[in-house]
Amino acid sequence: MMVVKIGGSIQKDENDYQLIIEKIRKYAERDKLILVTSAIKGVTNDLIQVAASTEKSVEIASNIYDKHIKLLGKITDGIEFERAFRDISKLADELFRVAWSIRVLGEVTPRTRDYILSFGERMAVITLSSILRSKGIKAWGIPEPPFITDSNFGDSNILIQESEERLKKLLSNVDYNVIVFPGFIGTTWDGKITTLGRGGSDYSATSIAKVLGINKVKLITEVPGIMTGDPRKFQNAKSIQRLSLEEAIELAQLGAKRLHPRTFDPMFNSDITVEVESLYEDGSTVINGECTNEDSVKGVATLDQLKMLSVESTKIVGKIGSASSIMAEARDVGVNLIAISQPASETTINLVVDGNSIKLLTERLNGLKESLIKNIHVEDVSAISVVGCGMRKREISSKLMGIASSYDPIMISRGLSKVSSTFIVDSRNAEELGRELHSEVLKWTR
Ligand SMILES: Nc1ncnc2c1ncn2[C@@H]1O[C@H](COP(=O)(O)OP(=O)(O)O)[C@@H](O)[C@H]1O
Ligand SMILES: N[C@@H](CC(=O)OP(=O)(O)O)C(=O)O
Repeated sequence: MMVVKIGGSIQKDENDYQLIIEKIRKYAERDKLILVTSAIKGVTNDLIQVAASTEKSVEIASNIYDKHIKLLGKITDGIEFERAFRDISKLADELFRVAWSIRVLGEVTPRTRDYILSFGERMAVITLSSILRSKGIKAWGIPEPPFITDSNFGDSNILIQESEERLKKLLSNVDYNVIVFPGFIGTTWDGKITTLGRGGSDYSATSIAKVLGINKVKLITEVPGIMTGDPRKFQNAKSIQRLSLEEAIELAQLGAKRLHPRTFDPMFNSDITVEVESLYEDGSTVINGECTNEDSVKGVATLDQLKMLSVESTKIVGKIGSASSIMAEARDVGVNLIAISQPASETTINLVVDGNSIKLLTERLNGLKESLIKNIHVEDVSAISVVGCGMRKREISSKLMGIASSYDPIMISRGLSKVSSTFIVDSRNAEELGRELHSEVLKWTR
């Protein structure tokens, strides 16, 4: 058996579905397939707008409905079209009702937001399975959320063991070669729909493999695998042929290929191999195993639009617990700390956070000005990371560190098993440093 995830980026139009049909037909000749689908391109972003509850919400919901029906009308016909039309219309009706009620109430809870976002993947299951069936592939769609998750709405965690019974029950009595599940969504124990966070279908695919003991996962997307850098930023970016699990985890965490950060977690203590490949061209990345001696550096990833908040004070010097008091403020307002540093003099603590969180955190820390903090500075920064097992080798890491040092990095830190180094720099230097590091990485890539 094989799990195949069909990304939203490759579900735009009839041409895309034509290629998907060919690929799935080819794979289905060899294996029984579990497909995991994302919402069709742009739909999750549209649903986010529906959930924003503006006067356009209902109109956007209606466009989402049209998009699916038009697509089905172009590719399917007869009974397949009628059945999919009926099922999509039923879901759309439910979506319109929620869109109306949040307009009336003027409030959207995290739970309602997840419920709204789930319509993208649920509609995609109906659309994709119907398209495959209409082209003679014995496919069956199961739009129900396949997992039990915790109740951290918007960023929930899949509970692998608890999901086994649910998945097996959904699959029992389904005698089809190709089964289509929605990515990105789950439910809590008591049936409330949750979402896993942006890019969550990748995480769904590896989790289904883990739960069902399947060792082959393919993530089909628009680019030929995970690349040495974001192809929109680096025109000379190349596909990375192989990544160890640690390297893949670091890259996902740093946003490469917009992978969900927990995509590769289910691969721990398993024999799962993941392959990321393109729908349109040759080239792929295989992810499995550990670092080897031959491994070099693999890629560069950039996180932009970050802010660094520097807390300065002599009152924090040698005062046990002062760093934890400052960080507790971030925890209490729900702000994630992306990078942290403190010099040995202990006079400054630097916290790097997402740009959207800075106001909240600064306001909160201003409250400690009398007791603990003297000054607070805020700077625009970026995090540029180099990833690869080769970063453990002195001759490689010294080259890359040398390049970064000429950009006056504010922080340098190493990631999981020392397979990455991150440089926090003034955001004005980010593009140039990224380009230089990427060129150096390409020299080490065969
Ligand atoms: N290192 C990288 N390798 C490949 N793609 C990357 C990388 N960094 C950023 N990207 C971007 O990620 C996009 C693919 O992610 P996404 O649109 O979420 O695909 P999908 O919908 O198939 O999951 C690519 O189009 C590319 O622009
Ligand atoms: N539709 C969700 C989940 C997902 O994984 O999508 P994609 O495969 O297009 O990245 C999102 O946009 O976040």
